[in-house]
This record gives sequence, structure tokens and C-alpha cells, in this order.
Amino acid sequence: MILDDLVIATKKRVERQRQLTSLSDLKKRVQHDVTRPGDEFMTALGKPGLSVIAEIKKASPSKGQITNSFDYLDIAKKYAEARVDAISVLTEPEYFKGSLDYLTKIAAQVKIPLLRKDFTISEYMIYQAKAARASAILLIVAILTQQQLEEYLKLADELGLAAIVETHDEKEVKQALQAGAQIIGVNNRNLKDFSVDLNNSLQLRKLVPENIVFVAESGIKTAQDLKILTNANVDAVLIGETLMRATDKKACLTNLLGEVKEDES
Ligand SMILES: O=C(O)c1ccccc1NCC(=O)[C@H](O)[C@H](O)COP(=O)(O)O
Repeated sequence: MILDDLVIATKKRVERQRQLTSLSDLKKRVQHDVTRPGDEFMTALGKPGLSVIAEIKKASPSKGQITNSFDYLDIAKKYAEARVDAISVLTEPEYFKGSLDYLTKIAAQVKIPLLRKDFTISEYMIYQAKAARASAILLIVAILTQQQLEEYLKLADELGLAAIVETHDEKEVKQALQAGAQIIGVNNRNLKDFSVDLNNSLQLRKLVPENIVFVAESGIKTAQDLKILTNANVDAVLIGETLMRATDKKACLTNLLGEVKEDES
């Protein structure tokens, strides 16, 4: 499965990075940083009404290269102008053509909570996220043991970072809740065959208590999709490809959110 390949590639990448910057050096870099950007991320996603996390990604395993026009700073500024609630930045280089450097540079210019979207497999990557000025990290249940999930949630909290705990099915939602996740994401993309089904979010929403922030991820393309998810009491949506392919990102967001905003007002 693609997740296995992503984990192997990530382990190799982190090993190479450790040769350049040790974990103890990374820890020193963040030791005096007492900010808690995760709190803003949490507030942004949990506010009344539907919140939007807009994603910045150049490529993906399911779609290959998504766009040739990839001025990530300009895209982040456009998202900020459109008043999205948070931005997700792919930092995985091999399959998504991302970079942690993109996140650091965006954080320096755009004052919106940032999710480091990567395949977190070690505490090293959580310290990296803090040093890069992320507000939140992604923890994918399918690639972690229960013990890792709990330890990484605790470490993220100690560093003032929020965490989206990503799930795909009922069993994983239960694992996320048991680990104490405060934000649960449901990925609508089946990572075995890449098919997308919004019903996955609709079904699993029922298993997540109201006090936990619920994020629907992947395959969101139309205003009707957003309306359905809003009616199902989803707190936030993560939208990638649809926005990356839009030449006018602000107009695309306005169109997507049109009916939802009308209903909220
Ligand atoms: O998108 C993929 O091909 C993919 C494959 C393997 C692991 C993760 C993958 N995608 C990451 C994501 O979760 C999406 O980037 C995110 O949910 C946005 O999805 P979309 O709006 O469909 O671009």
C-alpha cells in the first residue's frame, strides 16, 4: 500500500536529516520557544460555522503533478486574503514535492495557523515542525502504534502544537479517541485504491463526540459537498486539489462556501 512506501521514504529522509541536525540540536533550537500556536489552530477549527483548511501541495501519489504554477508564498497569501482558517502545507518531498522550507517561509509572511502535513513517524519530526513554525502536525493512526500515537500527542501538546489525528475507519476513530485526540480527521480517500467517498466522513461523524473537533479530508470539490458536510455537523474541511487547480483561488473558495455562508448568516 502507498502508506508503506511513504513510511519507508520518510524513515530514510529523517535519517538523512538527523545526520545534518541532531535531535538534541533541534531541541536546543526550540527550548526557549514557549508559544502555543496550536491553541490558535484549535480555536480556528472549532469556531462556530464551517472552518476551512486550504492545502498547498504540488503533487500527490494519486494525481501525480497537480500544478505547474506553484508559487507557494503567493498561494498562501491568496488563501490569507480569502480568509481561510488554516493552511495545510505538504512537507513530504518525494511523492508530494513538498518541503519544510516552504512552511518556514510561509510562516514568516502569513499570520494564519499552519498544519505541517507529513507522515509523522518520530518525535524528531515533531521538533522539526515546532522549529519550522508550524501550529499543528498530522498523526495518521494507520502508520503508528497506539503507544506512539499517545506519546506524539503528548509531545505535541508539550511543544504547544495541535495535532490532527487522521483516521479512515471505525476502528481507527476508536483508537484516536482512546489516545485522547482533540482533533480527529477522517480521510475520504481510500489509500488502497485512491477512490474517494464523502460518505466516510458522514458515517464516522456519528462516532466522534461534539467536544472533539471533526475534520473531513479529501475529495471535496463542490459547494454541494460542503453543504452536505456542514449539515452533518462537520467542524472543518481540508481542501487540496480543488484549490490547487483553481486559477482564481479566492473565487473558488467563494463559490465553494457560497451556500454555507448564506445559511450561517
Ligand atoms: O492524495 C493522495 O494521493 C494521498 C496518498 C497517500 C496518502 C495521502 C494522500 N493525500 C494526502 C491528503 O490527505 C490530501 O492531501 C488532503 O486530504 C487533501 O485532499 P484533496 O482535497 O483530495 O486534495
